[in-house]
Amino acid sequence: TRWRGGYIGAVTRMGVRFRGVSVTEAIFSFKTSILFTFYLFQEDVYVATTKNLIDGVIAGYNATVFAYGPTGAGKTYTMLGLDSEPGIYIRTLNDLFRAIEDTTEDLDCSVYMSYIEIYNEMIRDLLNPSSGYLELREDAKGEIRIAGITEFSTCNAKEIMALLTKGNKQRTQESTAANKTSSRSHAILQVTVKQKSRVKDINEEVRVGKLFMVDLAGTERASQTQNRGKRMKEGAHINRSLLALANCINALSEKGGKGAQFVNYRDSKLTRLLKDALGGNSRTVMITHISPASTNFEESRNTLVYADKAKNIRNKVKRNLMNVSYHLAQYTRIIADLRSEIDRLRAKIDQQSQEQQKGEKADIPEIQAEVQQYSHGELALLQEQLLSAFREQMEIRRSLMELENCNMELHIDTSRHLLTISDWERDRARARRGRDEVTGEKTDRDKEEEQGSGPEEPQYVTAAREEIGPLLAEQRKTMELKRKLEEKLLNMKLKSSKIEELLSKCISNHEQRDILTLLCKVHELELEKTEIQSAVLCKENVLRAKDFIIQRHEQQRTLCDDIIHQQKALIEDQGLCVPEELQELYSLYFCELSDGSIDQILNLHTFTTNPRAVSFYLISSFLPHLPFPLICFLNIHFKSLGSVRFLLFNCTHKYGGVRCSLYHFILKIKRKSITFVALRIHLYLI
Ligand SMILES: Nc1ncnc2c1ncn2[C@@H]1O[C@H](COP(=O)(O)OP(=O)(O)OP(=O)(O)O)[C@@H](O)[C@H]1O
Repeated sequence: TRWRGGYIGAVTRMGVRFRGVSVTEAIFSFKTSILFTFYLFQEDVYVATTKNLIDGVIAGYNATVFAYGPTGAGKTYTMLGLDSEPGIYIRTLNDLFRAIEDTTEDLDCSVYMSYIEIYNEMIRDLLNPSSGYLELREDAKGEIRIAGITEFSTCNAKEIMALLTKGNKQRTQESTAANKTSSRSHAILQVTVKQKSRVKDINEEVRVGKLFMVDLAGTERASQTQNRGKRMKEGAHINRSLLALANCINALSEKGGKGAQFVNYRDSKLTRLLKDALGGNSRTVMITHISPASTNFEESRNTLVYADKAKNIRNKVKRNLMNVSYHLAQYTRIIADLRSEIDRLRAKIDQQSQEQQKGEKADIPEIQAEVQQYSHGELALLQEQLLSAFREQMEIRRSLMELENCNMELHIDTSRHLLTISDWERDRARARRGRDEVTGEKTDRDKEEEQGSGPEEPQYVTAAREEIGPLLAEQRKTMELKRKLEEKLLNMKLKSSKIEELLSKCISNHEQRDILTLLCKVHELELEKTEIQSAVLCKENVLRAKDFIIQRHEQQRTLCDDIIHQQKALIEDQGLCVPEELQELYSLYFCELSDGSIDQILNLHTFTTNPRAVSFYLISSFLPHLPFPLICFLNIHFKSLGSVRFLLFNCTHKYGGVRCSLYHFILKIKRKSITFVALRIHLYLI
């Protein structure tokens, strides 16, 4: 994804010339993306730059919009705007909430907002100014986070607007000679949209889309702003961070060309925070502002140079999907682990029973001595500790599974890149050998290639080489995390056995047996749950494989259709005589095509994962076109009872007159996070 951008300036009424060049000419000497003029409405600027990022954010992509340019050129006006002409912030938030409301997917959605400013290289929370200056931290995944930042979770646009207004009041603005309301800081508004399936199961999909909207402070020349003292110091900080930003843009724009440039994000907090937006996983729009005044010619030119370079930056966007696709082998391991634990607990319970039987034969004073003075409260506490230790173990086991999955994905990505490189190298070597065979000797080109100065490597190969390093680093990181988790799991197991030991010393055999039985039950339930998840996964895999086969067949069928049509046309054109048998086959083929029954069967398969689509399909297309009595069985797993009702209501309601019976067997297992509804529909249409 290339960066997109627009230039804003009052070029239409400019006739000013500087060093023989007019501002208009200067702008058009760059490959302009979109050019806006001073007189353009805020809505137009918003639509052309930002509006189409919203769907992406909802789908789980990151996006960034930032306003760049010299002081007084209109950045704050574009981003924040006026009450009568609101800017990008408000328009985006409005549309974002509207889009969330309109979404038909069965997802729980939450929106979080944070708003900060970077003033004199210090980070201030504009929504919670009393929290003082905040620090930047790098988390285990290498992502930059602001420690202690306030993230407001809101569910309506009005609330978020109120927060925005509150934050804006806190922003540092001062009057300078260049701008009466000059922003002395960079302001970053971050909106995170998090969506997850309403029903928790192993296919639970969590989408996280982040949108950054940045109003940068403007580059300033002391002579122009006539700043002194505090204002001058602010200006120096602003210029320094903007220089760091410009350096990053420089390095990133050259990265796509020859040799990988080092991109130094660490030079300022601004670039560290915008690392992803600048050269990572984000769809980025840069809105460049320039001033029409001839006195600002040099700044306008510089600004345009950076904007032009920025257009060469290519970011790699990927959807932030956390699809919990557990592996069967991992389930098997957990199941085996739980089974052995259950066996151990059962053996212990048997041993307790035997000891109790022996004890019953013993004297009553001995039994009394065995039972320690343990109060009910303390006993319950120990019991709770034991259970929570077990729960924690299960959490760690699941985290380990996720890490393993993540590691596998990284491994696959690395292999893919290695394959790209080796493919290219093999093709290059083959081409060289081909040339050698033709000429019988080494050409200058071959010699150059051998010395490493041959034809330029394609960009995708260079990109693959660059990706391998970070991927390996990431793999090392996940391995380290895994090691720590395994250590933690071991410690948890030790902790549990210590509690068990303590229990056996403190309480009677009878009570011990009760607790062990309870523990056993918990393990059994967990085992059952894991087995169900594993079975569902198995089924999913089979379905996915079938989908793939169907897709391949579908492609093959399209190809065959094409061939048949072309052959038929050829036969007709040439007036060839067709054998009777073939003619019959043609009739059968065209008859199936015209009644659409094959498409219906294919569609039926595709739709079975989406209840709303099933019902829509049944209502709108399938039923009225049925040419013959049909009994149709659909086995569908629905994510909620609501969707089942939706389907039943629509089918029975709309087709009350048709003999259409729906039998449904609803099986609802609600144990912790598993809820699934199985529905069987029998349609009898005569
Ligand atoms: N397109 C426009 N239409 C009307 N007024 C504008 C427009 N662009 C800018 N202005 C006005 O020009 C003045 C300076 O604009 P603004 O404060 O947005 O500049 P800036 O680039 O953010 O400056 P700084 O970097 O110093 O913060 C403001 O009073 C603003 O309202």
